[in-house]
Amino acid sequence: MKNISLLGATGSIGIQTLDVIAQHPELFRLTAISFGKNVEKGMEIIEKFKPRIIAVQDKKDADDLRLRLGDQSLVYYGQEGLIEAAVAREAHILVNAVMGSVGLVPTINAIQAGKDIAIANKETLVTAGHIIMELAEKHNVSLLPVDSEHSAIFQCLNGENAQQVDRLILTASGGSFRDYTREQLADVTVDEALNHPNWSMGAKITIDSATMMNKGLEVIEAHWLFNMPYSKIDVILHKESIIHSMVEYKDGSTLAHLGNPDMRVPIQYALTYPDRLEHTPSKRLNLWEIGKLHFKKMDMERFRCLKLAYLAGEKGGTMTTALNAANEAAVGLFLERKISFLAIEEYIEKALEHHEFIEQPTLEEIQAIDTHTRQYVQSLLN
Ligand SMILES: NC(=O)C1=CN([C@@H]2O[C@H](COP(=O)(O)OP(=O)(O)OC[C@H]3O[C@@H](n4cnc5c(N)ncnc54)[C@H](OP(=O)(O)O)[C@@H]3O)[C@@H](O)[C@H]2O)C=CC1
Ligand SMILES: CC(=O)[C@@H](O)[C@H](O)COP(=O)(O)O
Ligand SMILES: [Mn+2]
Repeated sequence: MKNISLLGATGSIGIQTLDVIAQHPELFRLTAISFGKNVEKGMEIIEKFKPRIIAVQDKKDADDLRLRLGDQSLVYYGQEGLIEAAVAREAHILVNAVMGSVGLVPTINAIQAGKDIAIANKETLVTAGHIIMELAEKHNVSLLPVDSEHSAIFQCLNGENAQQVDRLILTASGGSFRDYTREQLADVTVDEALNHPNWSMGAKITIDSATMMNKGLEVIEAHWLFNMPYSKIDVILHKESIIHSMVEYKDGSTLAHLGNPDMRVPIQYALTYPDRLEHTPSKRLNLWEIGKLHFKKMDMERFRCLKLAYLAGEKGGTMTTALNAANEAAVGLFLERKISFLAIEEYIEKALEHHEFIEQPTLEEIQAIDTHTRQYVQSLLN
């Protein structure tokens, strides 16, 4: 039996993780969950899975839940709550599916408590990859990728030494505005941006996908997870999202991972690695049904957020912290309909110019820069 702590249980990855858990009750038990503000969905999960530990975002919701649940569960809130859920004593693995850099501190605590981490929460690696990778090595815990591209690369690498690899090739769908010119992007709406062609995901990552920042964050995530220099990480446009990513070896062989878009597959693999389990609900891939797969060279001027992410990644240090915080803040403003779609990249660019760089930041410095950058982006509104 594998005991699982799940951060972000009410979200897109969270719900799909619960589906995987529910399909294999003889193998998985949900021991702790966190969610933000969706108490109604949270209560459905609590009634079905009866986790011992529950963490919510706000104190008021925690007080209400304590009254409703009595002795059934321990209820916490805020960052302390996320940490309590992440380090639940009986948990073997933490699935981190929370959105944003709020996932950083609970991940650090879980690693220090010796928990393996199934990581969907890419912002944690983008904001503080050096801290996470060092700690994971020190505490001998596994970081198992959930993100579809990274799960694909992990499987194509199959334990091979990085020395054998010439290139990681991440595929990008192009997002909601794949075929738009930059001129056409000027007037796009939030609802249009939220309409991803291939994946049903949370709002923030769907916008990231439309700006191509998602791929930028994924390049940085790949740099940390697979210890690869940026010069060996490429992105190619592939509108069908059937090839999830590829690894090109030094002998010229390229290995690809294919499948219909279904996040339950990489989630399950992270939970069962190195074994594989039946996964019946997924539609199997029939290439003859699809007929053709398409590929296009990435255009860094059209998708400027990807260029910004490469530049930030190459610079390293707190540059990726600032990139991530500025992006979270700017996407938040776009979702609140306070800025235009193209202002997202404009605000990020300004925040990176304004940023005071630190090469080897401590956790405290990262947290300070995260807060300061968000404030700076807010101040651009006035
Ligand atoms: N969705 C996908 O297919 C994929 C997602 N990812 C990554 O996985 C992560 C989660 O994405 P996704 O599931 O789409 O996101 P969602 O927005 O669907 O879900 C986010 C979850 O985090 C909770 N949450 C958000 N903010 C806070 C906070 N401040 N404190 C506590 N809890 C919070 C939400 O709670 P509530 O809703 O209750 O407020 C929800 O449970 C992201 O890092 C994303 O990039 C990676 C690959 C694919
Ligand atoms: C499902 C998943 O892993 C997402 O990160 C997905 O990759 C988004 O697709 P694009 O960023 O390629 O549009
Ligand atoms: Mn992805």
